[in-house]
Amino acid sequence: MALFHVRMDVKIPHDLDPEVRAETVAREKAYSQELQRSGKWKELWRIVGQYSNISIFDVESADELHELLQGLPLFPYMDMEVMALTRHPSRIDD
Ligand SMILES: O=C(O)C[C@H]1C=CC(=O)O1
Repeated sequence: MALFHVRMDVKIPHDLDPEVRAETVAREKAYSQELQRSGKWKELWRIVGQYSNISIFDVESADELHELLQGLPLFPYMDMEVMALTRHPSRIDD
């Protein structure tokens, strides 16, 4: 198991065809909801006031995360920042 904190900033070009935009956003939603159901996309939060999200992924490896992120329909239109997480030694839960 490997946990990753990911920030995604969505930057869809203003001149993208509205139909392509709507279809891509719909595919993105379906893809993300499938990964949420699988347990791999554990958290998904909107950053207030921005077309950005903060996500937590629970995957086998950085390679798996890379594959999942590259598969996002909006991947060509996003900037991403990825941070690998490890357990804090002061945590009290198991
Ligand atoms: O809207 C976003 O933040 C981008 C992306 C993440 C999940 C989803 O459905 O779209």
